[in-house]
Amino acid sequence: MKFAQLVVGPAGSGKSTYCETIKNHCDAINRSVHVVNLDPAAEEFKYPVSVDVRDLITLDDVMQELQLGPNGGLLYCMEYLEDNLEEWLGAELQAYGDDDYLLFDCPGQIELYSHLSVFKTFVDYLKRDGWQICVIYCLDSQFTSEMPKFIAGTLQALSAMVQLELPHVNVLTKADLCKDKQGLEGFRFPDPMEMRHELDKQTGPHFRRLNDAVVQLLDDFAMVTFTPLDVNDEESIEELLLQIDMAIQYGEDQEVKTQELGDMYDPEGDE
Ligand SMILES: Nc1nc2c(ncn2[C@@H]2O[C@H](COP(=O)(O)OP(=O)(O)OP(=O)(O)O)[C@@H](O)[C@H]2O)c(=O)[nH]1
Ligand SMILES: [Mg+2]
Repeated sequence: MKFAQLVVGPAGSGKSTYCETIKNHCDAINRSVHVVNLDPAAEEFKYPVSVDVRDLITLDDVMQELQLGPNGGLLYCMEYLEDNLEEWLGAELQAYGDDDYLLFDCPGQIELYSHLSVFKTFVDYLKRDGWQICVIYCLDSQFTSEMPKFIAGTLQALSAMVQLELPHVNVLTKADLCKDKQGLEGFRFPDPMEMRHELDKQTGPHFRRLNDAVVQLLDDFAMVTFTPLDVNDEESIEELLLQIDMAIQYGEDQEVKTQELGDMYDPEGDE
């Protein structure tokens, strides 16, 4: 079995820093992890890049040659990657086999994870190729400072979850910048009643029914759980990595882990 984390989330949410953090942590504990850059617009990295989409195509070249803006250019790059999945990425990934563990550092355009086909195609390809994948959805902790903002971020995470149909871990990044550490902990299992109350306080009365419906939706999907990550705190990194390892059944004690994953979330379950 081969293992991978697909690190996604809005622009600037801390995806590349997350990859750097996990890579450094794993190096320190002698655990082998490789990072794949899937962002054709990336400029520099603070971690060694094992496979780089910029060897296939770069945003700069596309913008120059096709006279496209940054967003159109990025979408062109990703469609180009989609068309060359087997030929290019497949060949690059040949170097990895049993028990290898990859982190895919992805671009920050959220439409890639909600309604465009490239990541769906990519994920289906990886699954067929024998990879166990977990989506890591990075959301800036600052999103928790206002409930409407948090809900918007959560709905984006939900659309990625529905589109990609994979084990999914939401991460509140940049916890070191957050003054209210205790408050952040409260987002691990937010109380739907409290979310609705906060939303109602910050929106006009004519939003009540919508607020109700949105919170109900999030509650039904049982996925409004967020794990804070403080990159300066080894314990925080360790705990998050363990949660992800359990979600993709990485490790020796497979039986116990399957049991715990089943308890967490079953996308094909009845509820
Ligand atoms: N203090 C602090 N800053 C962070 C953390 N994570 C990211 N940042 C900062 O936030 C900015 C964006 O971080 P990146 O890791 O590049 O975010 P990204 O999601 O990869 O961004 P794009 O690839 O452009 O979408 C940078 O200035 C980082 O230094 C964190 O955990 N703590
Ligand atoms: Mg990045």
